[in-house]
Amino acid sequence: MSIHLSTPEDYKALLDKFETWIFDCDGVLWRGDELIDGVVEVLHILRCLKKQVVFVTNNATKSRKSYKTKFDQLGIEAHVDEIFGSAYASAVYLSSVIKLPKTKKVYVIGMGGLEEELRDEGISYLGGTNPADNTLEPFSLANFTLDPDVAAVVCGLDTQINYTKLSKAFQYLSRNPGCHFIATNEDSTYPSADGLLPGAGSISAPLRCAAGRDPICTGKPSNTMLDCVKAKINFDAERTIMIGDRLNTDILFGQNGGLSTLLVLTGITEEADITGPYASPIVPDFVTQALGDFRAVDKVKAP
Ligand SMILES: C[C@H](OP(=O)(O)O)C(=O)O
Ligand SMILES: [Mg+2]
Repeated sequence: MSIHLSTPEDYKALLDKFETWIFDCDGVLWRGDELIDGVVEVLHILRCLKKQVVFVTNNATKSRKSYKTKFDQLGIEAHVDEIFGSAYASAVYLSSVIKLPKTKKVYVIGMGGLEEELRDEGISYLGGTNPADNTLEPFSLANFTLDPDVAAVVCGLDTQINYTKLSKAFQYLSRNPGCHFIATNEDSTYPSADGLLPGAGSISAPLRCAAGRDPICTGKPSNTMLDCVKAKINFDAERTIMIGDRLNTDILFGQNGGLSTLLVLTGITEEADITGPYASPIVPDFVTQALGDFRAVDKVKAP
């Protein structure tokens, strides 16, 4: 059963209990490019209390460096080595887990941030933002030549998705059974400033269907993402809390990693998803409406 935070003392108790605060981004800190109320103040409180702060996002459209720019533009203090995105997790998975040979390439369905993380890990790629792939011209298999060096297909959120990219990725997956199939994340939707839009999971779905197989997911809730964090940051799981807006990624990610979990209702999950007859089996430890609620600690009466 979740504990619904409500009094200033409730919020103060969590601040006292946890040393490391891992934040999801979309739906917790912002929706699209719109900052959520109270986020800057609460993160400032955590910084003043010398808490360890980490950001973990499934959004693969941006690299860690370009996320740093977004944090700066929104006035949120963040350092590149505190930011972990699923684009970074996918690049590390290819380089350090699969140990993709440098002679091999990746076919990318995704955007600039994913390409940047692959480049930073020394991984060659095709597709992605290449103009030849970003076309609405009919795809002709007769004019397509398979690149024999492509050993993996990586699929992330791609707002320029088209039939050519799906067809090329399908060729690599279907004509080479050994070709790795990696999804940066499987979020079915993501919360833009004006409402829900299809997420990365809805971009890889046609490939799953056509290729008849499921990808390895490197983003939340997979442990690959937490392994990337652990490789860079030391923290005590007992004193760490994961704050997210989606049950089947953020909260499950925290539970898989042995962390405490706090659900906020400013993104994907609604009250009806956690109470009543159709409540999800994924039950967060704590629930609050918004991260900004932690401003209530200012009202805690001195002992
Ligand atoms: C929703 C997700 O981002 P996150 O909530 O993990 O920051 C995504 O953009 O697919
Ligand atoms: Mg989110």
